[in-house]
Amino acid sequence: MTDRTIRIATRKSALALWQAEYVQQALERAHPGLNVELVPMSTQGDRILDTPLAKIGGKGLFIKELEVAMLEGRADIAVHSMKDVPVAFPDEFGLHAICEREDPRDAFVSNDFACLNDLPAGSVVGTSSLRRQCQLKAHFPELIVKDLRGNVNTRLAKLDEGQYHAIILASAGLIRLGMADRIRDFIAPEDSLPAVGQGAVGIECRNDDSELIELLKPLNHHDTATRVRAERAMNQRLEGGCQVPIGSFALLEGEELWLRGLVGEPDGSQMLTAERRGPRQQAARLGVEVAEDLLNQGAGAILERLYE
Ligand SMILES: NCc1[nH]cc(CCC(=O)O)c1CC(=O)O
Repeated sequence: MTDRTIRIATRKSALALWQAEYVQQALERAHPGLNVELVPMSTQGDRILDTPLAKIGGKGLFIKELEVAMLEGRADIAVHSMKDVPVAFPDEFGLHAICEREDPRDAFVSNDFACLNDLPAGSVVGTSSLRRQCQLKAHFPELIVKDLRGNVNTRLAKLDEGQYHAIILASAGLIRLGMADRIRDFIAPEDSLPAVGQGAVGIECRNDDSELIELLKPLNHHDTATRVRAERAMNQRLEGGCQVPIGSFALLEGEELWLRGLVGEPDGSQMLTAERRGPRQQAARLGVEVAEDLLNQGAGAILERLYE
């Protein structure tokens, strides 16, 4: 078994490479003697940088080419930020390990201000996520939200050039890239409910590769997997597609799982929230219940308007 080489298909962004190397090291630690190599590739999502993601096909763009590489036998596994993995999954593939979650909160990054509350009216805040935009506009209507694309380094450069007074990024990305010192404030989930799976790294491979699936098992972090299962079940019930203002965030308190969900209008004019607590064994059911609560409040109409 250990004379096999495991090839990890990865995007070439700094964060993707960090995550792929993290999985490479974890696999080598779990299976001494196993050889693990990276296969870096650029995807359509990485190449088209000048168009808002929602307009060009959304999250799936970052993943399809990695799956093609696995189908063609050029790679064995793909490593993803769980946040970027659509809930609808091709039949040939499965997520066979979810690694321990990094800080899931959104980060407030600014050179001049300490937190959202300190921003004067009219300040320009950069984010490309409709989820962050919706919550910012709902909680801080006096701020101006401006689109912000690119990988983490590009976004920070745009802030430093003065195009924004502050930007919102995922804490996890900054921490993993050694830039935790750029985080001025961790935004509380009450102010910015994180995205489904934010901060968690997942490992995808073909469902017919049972030897590989066995090798991935020690990399699975059960608490993280449980939380992400609840969050993704909510998204699936909502049929939450690529770029929609949906937040979903689960916490474990002992054996009890606490799931909060949010669906809103991108302009912040509506923001629906729901939450449930229950035993961790019912993670998926909690997700469905929170989704149905949101649908009963009118989430369906909001989402349908967005998909039009
Ligand atoms: N949407 C892009 C993306 N996908 C994953 C991360 C890093 C954090 C994570 O692993 O969830 C980011 C950057 C960001 O949102 O600021």
